[in-house]
Amino acid sequence: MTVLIGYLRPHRRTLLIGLVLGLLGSAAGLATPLAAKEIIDSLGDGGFPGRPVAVLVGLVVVGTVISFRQWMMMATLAERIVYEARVSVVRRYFAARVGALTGRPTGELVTRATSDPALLHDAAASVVSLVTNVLGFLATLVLMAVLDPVLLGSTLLAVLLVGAVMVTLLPSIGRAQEAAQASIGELGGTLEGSIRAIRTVKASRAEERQSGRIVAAASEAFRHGLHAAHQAAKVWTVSWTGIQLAIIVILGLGAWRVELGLLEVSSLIAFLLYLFQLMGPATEITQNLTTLQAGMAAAARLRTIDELPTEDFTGPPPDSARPDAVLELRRVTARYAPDGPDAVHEIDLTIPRLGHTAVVGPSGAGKTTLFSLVLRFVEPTSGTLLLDGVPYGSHQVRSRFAYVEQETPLVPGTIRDNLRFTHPDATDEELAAALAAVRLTERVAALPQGLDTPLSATELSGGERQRVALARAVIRTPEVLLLDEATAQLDALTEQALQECVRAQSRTGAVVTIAHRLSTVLDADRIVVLEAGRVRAQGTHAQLLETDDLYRRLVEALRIATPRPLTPAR
Ligand SMILES: Nc1ncnc2c1ncn2[C@@H]1O[C@H](COP(=O)(O)OP(=O)(O)OP(=O)(O)O)[C@@H](O)[C@H]1O
Repeated sequence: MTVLIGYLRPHRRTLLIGLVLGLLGSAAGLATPLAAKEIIDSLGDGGFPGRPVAVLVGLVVVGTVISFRQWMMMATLAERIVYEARVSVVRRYFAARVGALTGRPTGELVTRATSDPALLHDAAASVVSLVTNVLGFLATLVLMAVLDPVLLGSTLLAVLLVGAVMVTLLPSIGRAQEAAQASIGELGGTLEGSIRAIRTVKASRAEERQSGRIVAAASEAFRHGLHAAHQAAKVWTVSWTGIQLAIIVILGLGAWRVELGLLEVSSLIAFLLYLFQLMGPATEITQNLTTLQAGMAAAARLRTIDELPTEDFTGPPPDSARPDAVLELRRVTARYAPDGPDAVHEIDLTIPRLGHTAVVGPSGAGKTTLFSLVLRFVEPTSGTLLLDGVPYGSHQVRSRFAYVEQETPLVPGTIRDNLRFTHPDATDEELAAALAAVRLTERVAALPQGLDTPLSATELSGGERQRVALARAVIRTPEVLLLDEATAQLDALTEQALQECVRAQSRTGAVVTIAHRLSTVLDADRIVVLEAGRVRAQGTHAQLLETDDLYRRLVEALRIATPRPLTPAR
């Protein structure tokens, strides 16, 4: 509840106005049976009861206008709260540390931004509605007591019965709704992952298995949803029946009391009108409480997003001293889990301002972790990273790097959107130069919409997509180009285009590649060999071939993968 209140607090003024309007609307509603009683009482006097009828019509009109205003206000507020929750989730995602996001299924994160805020919608309106309804309910009871305390006694019995059922069933509705949403989150996670890997799923003939897993989550959601709906149906039925029974009892009891002369007919009618009015708040309170349960569960899940650790955006930018090394790592250690093993251990490494450094090492040696450290996706547990000789911690320095990921390096949108992703103000000339650098000019020109071709619409090959990603990275020569090479085989043209582009970059800036191809190591000015999170050796290809066993074995493996001579290319 406190979490939900957190979302409502900024709107307390609107909520208060909504509450006041709600109470005024209820007051108008409450006065109508009394006006009706007055009309009935004046029936014997002869003539048309003009004044009481006018009062009654006035009350109806005022009540309607107030209720309409209140409805509009609350509906707007509910939409606004959903919008704000979505905005806050989305902003939080992009401010969060990479590890905090990659540790959770993407589909689940998407559910947090799409369906959970929608549940806050009704909960927000329910809070006001609940207060007005409870107050309206109590006020109706008071007025009924004024009319006839005996009849009220039997009404209260029905109210107590309904109350007891609600107290028993409502918590389990909340739990079931929470479980249903959790299953929907799981469904989203598995579905997203499976669609992403749809080729593998089909090639492995795992369609049935995967859809089975997703359907299992869907049926869990169904089961919990059904449970919640059934419980809600019970609550509603009991509330309705309770009130219906009360009406019958009161009608009988009331008629008897009228007979005995203890009650006026007009009071009995007014009392019955109140009883009918009581049904409104009673059922609405039931509805409000069930909606609130769902809203509170959603708010609690949304709160977990607020707890995602964010990146530290503070810290001084590096000053303009320009030592020979653009990047330096001093005894840098990092691990992914606080009590886990070191992913890299006391790495000492210097990246010169110009030239091409290739990083090689067996799987799990820490190559990706090294890039993640440099880009501050991962924070070191000890040691220092220096840019231009100055320790850096701010993400602002990312503007000085360009990074080409190994997998999914393109973002949704057109080719132009992708090329301009890092520099939205890049000119058409710059785009053309970058495309030329990766030898994509003709390919893109041949597309019907050219640069404006949506990437989803084109079947660019894996190699071409890699080249678009590289073109994006070299739009404005970055100081440090970090390139995680694709492990997949590339066609000769792509390989040559990439190689030439990297070579050109290394003449004006630093290029660091995680090398998966023989041509890359042959082309590099220096090579760093990582093993089990440590720098094992550094040197040129020729030096390392002479001195390092592991390097010889790695190169041999690369040579088998890409048959090329073992001589440097330049
Ligand atoms: N997100 C993560 N959570 C926990 N441990 C991780 C994570 N990413 C990497 N590791 C661990 O850190 C170590 C270094 O991994 P890293 O991915 O940096 O190696 P790599 O050299 O890039 O391997 P590969 O060539 O297979 O991509 C490995 O032991 C790996 O299991």
